[in-house]
Amino acid sequence: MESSQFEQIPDDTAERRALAIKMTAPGTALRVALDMILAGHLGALICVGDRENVLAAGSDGFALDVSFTANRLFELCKMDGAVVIDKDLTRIVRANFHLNPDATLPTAETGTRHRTAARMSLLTKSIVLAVSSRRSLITVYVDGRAIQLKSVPAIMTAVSQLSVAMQSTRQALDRELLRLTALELDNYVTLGDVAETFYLFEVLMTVAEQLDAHILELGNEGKITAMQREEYLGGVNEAYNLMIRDYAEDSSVENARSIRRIFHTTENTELRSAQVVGRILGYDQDLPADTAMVPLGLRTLSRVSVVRDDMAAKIVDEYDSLQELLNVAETNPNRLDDLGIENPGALANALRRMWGKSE
Ligand SMILES: Nc1ncnc2c1ncn2[C@@H]1O[C@H](COP(=O)(O)OP(=O)(O)OP(=O)(O)O)[C@@H](O)[C@H]1O
Repeated sequence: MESSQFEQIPDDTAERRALAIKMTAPGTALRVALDMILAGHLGALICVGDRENVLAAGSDGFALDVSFTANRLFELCKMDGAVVIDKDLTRIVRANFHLNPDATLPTAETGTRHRTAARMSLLTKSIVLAVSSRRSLITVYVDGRAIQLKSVPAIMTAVSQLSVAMQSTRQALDRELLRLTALELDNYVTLGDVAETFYLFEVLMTVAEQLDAHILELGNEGKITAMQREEYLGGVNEAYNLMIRDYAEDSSVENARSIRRIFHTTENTELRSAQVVGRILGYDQDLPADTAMVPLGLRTLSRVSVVRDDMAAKIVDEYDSLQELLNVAETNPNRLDDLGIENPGALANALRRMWGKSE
């Protein structure tokens, strides 16, 4: 039974919010009950978890100790008052319960049911659900904050818009990366080109994050969307990290990690500015967009199948830039032998092919 997934009500608010979304996602027994309550034009006030504190904040009602099922919860919500369920959603412990949280706890809600729900979530670690009979809405309260649950069709509308956005951003990024590879091989990259590519990486990450939030809301119904999301992100993480190392002042893995964090917290539109991207990459002066940039070549080398990960770093250490490596591959491929590359001929040919030169 699915209830074993919900063993703990976490202390951390963000984790509790995520758990609240997960336990009320379409397909869960709790959501089935909530949808039955909505369909029956009933209201409800339900507290899940932190049982001791919830029971201490109210009085009266019926003490129960019955196993939790969607039907039972639906039936009990026909009565006035609140229903109390234990933290792992296995037992219903109280029904028709009158809650009496501290009335000075702040809430912007209107209506006694929703004000009580918001206050109970401030007073306790319980996940509190309120179903409005008048407005046909399900609201989840965690730490005083309300989260409105959306219907599957409403979530799917947002999901399909985000999927389209993610697909077109991925296509634009792939085109930009191809263009960048060609520019790198011709030694013709500018800071403006680099900024545009980082901008597209971040737009893709932002859309992926928004899609993630909906996948959580969709529960079991979100599996296909999750698979689609993975597909749109295929290979992107690695290319992003390598590209940062290619162009950062300090190309270490740790520095690339911290640059990526800064890119992520910077407004996406700001990343279209070459100056902003130049500063984040560690360059002192405000460089203009047409500044020539010389990549290490890690990203491009990672696309050559004969180059293993550790070998790409070794090649870059030896040759400093992709351009130098290309010159050697073109004029003196035997020198690649000295690096211990198992198949220097294949590497030289692959680079020549990428460069648009015949073998
Ligand atoms: N303190 C409370 N403890 C338990 N149940 C409560 C409490 N306050 C309200 N309720 C429940 O909510 C029901 C509706 O109350 P009220 O109409 O004032 O709330 P509301 O927020 O306007 O809800 P709705 O949008 O469903 O009308 C009550 O009949 C009762 O069952």
